[in-house]
Amino acid sequence: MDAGLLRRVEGYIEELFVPPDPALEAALEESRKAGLPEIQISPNQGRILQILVALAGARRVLEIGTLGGYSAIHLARALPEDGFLVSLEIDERHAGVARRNVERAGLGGKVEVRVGEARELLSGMIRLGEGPFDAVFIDADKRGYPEYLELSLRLSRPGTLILADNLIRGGDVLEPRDEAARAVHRFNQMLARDRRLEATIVPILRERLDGFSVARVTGL
Ligand SMILES: C[S@@+](CC[C@H](N)C(=O)[O-])C[C@H]1O[C@@H](n2cnc3c(N)ncnc32)[C@H](O)[C@@H]1O
Repeated sequence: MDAGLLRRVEGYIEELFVPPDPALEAALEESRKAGLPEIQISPNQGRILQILVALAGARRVLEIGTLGGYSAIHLARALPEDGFLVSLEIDERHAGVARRNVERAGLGGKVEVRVGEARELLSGMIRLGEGPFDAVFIDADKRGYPEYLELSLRLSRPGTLILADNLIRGGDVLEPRDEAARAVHRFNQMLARDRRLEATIVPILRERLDGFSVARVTGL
């Protein structure tokens, strides 16, 4: 596919649907200044997540992979007054930047960033009986995706919305050659075959073609 055309179409969508947003722009700027990798979701994808989480009527949201809090701001904005987001991040420095960005966006009261290895944090949450969450966004290390899905299901209820990013990887999942692509392909197969889920992948335009899941827990 023509990469120039992809970028122009993404620009067209952003120009129409993504208004200037000082809090989000400041979050990106602060993340950049702090030297965080620029691997957050795109502005348009943020908008899609925000609309989906609001449509789901979610009050309790779980995110796996915070980075500088760019997606967390979108997710938290979709919440009602008494809603909350728990976001898991392995890197203390990323978590610090995220907390400041979320605070500046006026969402500090709704977002808790927890630092640690997602597997361990999720297992601890299951042990403590936390949840169920109404929506989950998976966006951490790709090799962990299959396990994050299993653990997320244990923190879900029928009706929970499960979103996950980077599921197409420029087409790498068609013939997976590295561990990340293999894990994501396995994750996609789980999504497709697990009887507890009704799911699909929405292809999305980026620097390269990618996709994210929209899945609904149908039964547990
Ligand atoms: C793609 S970035 C998240 C982007 C963020 N969701 C956004 O769009 O603004 C992935 C994040 O997951 C974190 N991460 C990687 N492996 C992890 C793990 N095992 N447990 C928790 N967080 C992890 C990374 O440090 C990084 O900040």
